[in-house]
Amino acid sequence: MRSGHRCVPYCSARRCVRVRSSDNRLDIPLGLEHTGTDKRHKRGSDHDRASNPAFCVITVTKRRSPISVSQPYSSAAPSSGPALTAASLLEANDLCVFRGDRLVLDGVSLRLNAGDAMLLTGPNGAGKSTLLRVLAGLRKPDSGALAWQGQSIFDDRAAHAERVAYIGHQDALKPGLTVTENLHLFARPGASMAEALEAMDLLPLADLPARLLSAGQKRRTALARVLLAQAPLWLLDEPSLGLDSAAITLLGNAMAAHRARGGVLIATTHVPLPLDNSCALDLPGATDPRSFAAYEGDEA
Ligand SMILES: Nc1ncnc2c1ncn2[C@@H]1O[C@H](COP(=O)(O)OP(=O)(O)OP(=O)(O)O)[C@@H](O)[C@H]1O
Repeated sequence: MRSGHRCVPYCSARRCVRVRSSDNRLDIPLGLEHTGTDKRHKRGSDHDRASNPAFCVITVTKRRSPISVSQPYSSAAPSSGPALTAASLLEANDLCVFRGDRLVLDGVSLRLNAGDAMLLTGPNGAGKSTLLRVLAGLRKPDSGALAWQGQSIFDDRAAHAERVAYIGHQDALKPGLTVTENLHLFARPGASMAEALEAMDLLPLADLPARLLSAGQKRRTALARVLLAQAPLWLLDEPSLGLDSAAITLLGNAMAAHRARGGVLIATTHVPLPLDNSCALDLPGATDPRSFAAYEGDEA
């Protein structure tokens, strides 16, 4: 049975997450403000930053003291710029998330501007999907702040849902509906069904019930749904799952077009994705063996 209180590790083991950018376009693309008791390890060393400005080291330290909930992010000054052009569209600060009794995300921070892309990597169970769900507003972090253009997303979750296009591991299609009917459920005003179908090479399959699609065809349909959402923030959990090489090229084109329009995207992946000028956040895997009890009581 899960204990009633969050079990905070007292281990002082330090885990490092390396963050890199393939070019210098991002100004400190990602960072981690460690707010635990050990202040010595904050972002990268001076040497790291001086020797390579596009590369910083962020440090994740297991905490020795209980995590306190941060001040609401909305206290920051809201951006007055137009949507998709203001700096730091998406900003996460010191996010911590427990799954069961395990601290899966410990002090993750990131900052993405219009046109930026981030690859989220790490071993199975590292917390990539968990982080995406938090960024999508589907799960509240146990502590930390998350803001869009300086405004906490938790001030207005409905507004955040409007700006997010999220796909998880499941394609979540209604099997009895055709491809087009499935897509209509998510199309926002102004979105072009024909363009979305064409972008994912779905025109020949448009009238086929989803239950007859192959795994890769279902994934392409789920990606077309992302296009139709007309959302500035794409959160893609292993978007290339099941795709053949032609479809991966289409995915690359779609992601590039989204960024060219000023959109932001974060994708988890275990394989290389066609994504130029992206930064990467490599989450460390778990090192602590757990009993089954540590998983209980957390089904979100
Ligand atoms: N419903 C749940 N209840 C408790 N723990 C969970 C639950 N779902 C996931 N976890 C745990 O949370 C941790 C992070 O899972 P998550 O799915 O975020 O990892 P991931 O990095 O996306 O993994 P993968 O590469 O396999 O997709 C794992 O250790 C997992 O055991």
